[in-house]
Amino acid sequence: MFTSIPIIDLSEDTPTILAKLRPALFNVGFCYIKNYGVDPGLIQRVTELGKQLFDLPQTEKQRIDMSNSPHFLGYSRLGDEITKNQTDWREQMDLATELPAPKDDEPLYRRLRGPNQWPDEKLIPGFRQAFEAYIEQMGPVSIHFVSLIAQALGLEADAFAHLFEQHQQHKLKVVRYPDVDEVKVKVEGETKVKGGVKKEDPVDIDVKLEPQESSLHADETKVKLEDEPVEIKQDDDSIERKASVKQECHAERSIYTQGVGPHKDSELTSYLLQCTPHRGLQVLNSNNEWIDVPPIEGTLVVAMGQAMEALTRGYCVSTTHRVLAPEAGSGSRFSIPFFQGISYDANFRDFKLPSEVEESLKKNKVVTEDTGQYRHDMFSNIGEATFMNRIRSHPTVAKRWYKDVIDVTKLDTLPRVLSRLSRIFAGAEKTMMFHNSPLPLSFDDFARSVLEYSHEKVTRDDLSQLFALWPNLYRTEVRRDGMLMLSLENITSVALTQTRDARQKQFDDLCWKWLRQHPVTWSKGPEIDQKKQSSFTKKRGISETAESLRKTPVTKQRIFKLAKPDTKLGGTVLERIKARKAASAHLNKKSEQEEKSESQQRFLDSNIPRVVDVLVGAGKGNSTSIPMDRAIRMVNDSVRRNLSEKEARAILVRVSQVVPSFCKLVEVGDQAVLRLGKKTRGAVQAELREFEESEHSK
Ligand SMILES: O=C(O)CCC(=O)C(=O)O
Ligand SMILES: [Fe+2]
Repeated sequence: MFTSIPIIDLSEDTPTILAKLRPALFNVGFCYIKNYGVDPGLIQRVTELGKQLFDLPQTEKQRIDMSNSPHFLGYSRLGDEITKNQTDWREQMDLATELPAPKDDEPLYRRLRGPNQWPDEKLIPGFRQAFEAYIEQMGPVSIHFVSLIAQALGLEADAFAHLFEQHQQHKLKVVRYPDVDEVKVKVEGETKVKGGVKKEDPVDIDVKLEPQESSLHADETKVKLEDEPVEIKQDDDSIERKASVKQECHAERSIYTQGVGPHKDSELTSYLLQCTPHRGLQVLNSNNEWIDVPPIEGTLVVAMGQAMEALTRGYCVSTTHRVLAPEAGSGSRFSIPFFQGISYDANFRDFKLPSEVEESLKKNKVVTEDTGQYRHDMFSNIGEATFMNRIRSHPTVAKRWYKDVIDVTKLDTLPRVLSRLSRIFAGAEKTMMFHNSPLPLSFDDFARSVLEYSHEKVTRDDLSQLFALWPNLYRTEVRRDGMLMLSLENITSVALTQTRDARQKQFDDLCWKWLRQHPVTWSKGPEIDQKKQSSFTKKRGISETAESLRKTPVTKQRIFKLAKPDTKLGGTVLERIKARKAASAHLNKKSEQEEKSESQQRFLDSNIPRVVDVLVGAGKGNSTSIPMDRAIRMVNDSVRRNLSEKEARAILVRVSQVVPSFCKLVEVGDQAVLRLGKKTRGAVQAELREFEESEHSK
């Protein structure tokens, strides 16, 4: 667990650098770099011009608002970022390597590339030139740095080179964080004039406070800022529950002080230039403590993004960080983060790590599942994933530029459903391989194994949906005893190993195809829709034309309803129909586990009246406390069985829920005690009856 951020001097010799880099990558996910080779004069210039940008009149900044750009580039107003009703107090400008807009027939995700919106040269002379030069110099710095990462991992220096394209788009933001006083004046000032008295306030707070998804940088995924406690995976695989980030933020600070909420960057690596001496940037360590990353003259702060974590299967950690708004009266904090780009057509699946690294990962590290769009996702293509992510986080751009192809209001749930199915699919494939299918497998065994491999609990409904997406996925069969069997007929495990990636890719394609056609997510659309679909179809080698896809739309209902296992049993048509029916009946049956917990509940409920009766007798109408061991003996006497302590306690818990005014389970010191209230037998029985009636009427 780290408590400070290491500094790496890039002018040192490579072995020294690598020795410092390894622990920084593995344990921290952050480091400072110095002597990274960008002209200090240029750094001075971007710092000055970056600050001046925000002094431009609001109308000029609004002229280059991000919503004007189909490429998600441009200015975002103060407070435009909101995550679960919590506002990030920063205004910013998204810039990228200047590239021409793609042609109309290129895949949609290429629209992420395109020209910047520059502020008026007359108002801020030299801005464009300086930032273009900075991006141009930072590109090679980032590519050199990942070559060091490659070497630190024991790979060839150019191991990541295939991820970059000739005209690689890198991104950058210029950010201003106003201090707490300024935010308060803006928010409270606006609140006072609400009601339409004053219209020309420079900041449109009504828009700002609308709850919407975060519009963080390009591909960042924000940590949830919900009220639930945060679950943190520990090294020993246990889950630690901490106070929610929101609770924590609120406890520590007021709502005006979130510069940017906790998040991970999503690209390969990012390079942050802190332009003012403010404290603000903080990184979360595994002890759930926020560690300050103060500005250090002549350095950049490097963060590992989620793409890097996914590629290196967790060797390089992508660490949660946040920025606190500057303290009241301390003025604005400025920063310029640079986000290294990678080719949108890159595919992560082929990336190999040295076997020693894989081994050490197995031994030393629990790889988190939280690598956003890159890991286990349904998209094998980074561009598609990034595009969908951008669409989700910038609804204003989506509504303006992509409303003919995408129903932005529905974007959230569906990709998540498919992404989960994709994980289940990956688990299922490993299961089949492990079980050396054609060996048949019961559904319960299958589900257990998928859970182990994918951490997803697979239900019969999920399986139905897999079959709906891919009807011939596995051979399914119902045995005489009603057990559902799955197998991969005629495919040996060796063949399966060879084709597993291809099968995953095929499954991803099916998901993506389905998502595109899905009327909820993708509007049926006029002309333009067909054009896009056909270019996608061509690109991804899907044989159906847009027209035929359109004729057979797969609706959500269809996927949930029509899903049927493919029994392929041979025999007469009638026999096959019967087998199919049996298979789908089986799919709808409750699992062993569900049955078990229901019967357990029935057992508990059936014994409640007897236990209550005995307890009423023991209390004799007075309030009294009964130690737990005696209470357990009483339960056993009343049900005339020798229950385990756990079962007896479960009955007592249930009793305390059914007649709460009479019976409570409390802790006295470290002893559990049953506390009985002063109640007559009649009153307790009336409460019991009331409960039973309410249960029946459910
Ligand atoms: O401004 C900063 O110091 C950090 C910004 C950041 O983390 C981001 O934009 O991703
Ligand atoms: Fe960040």
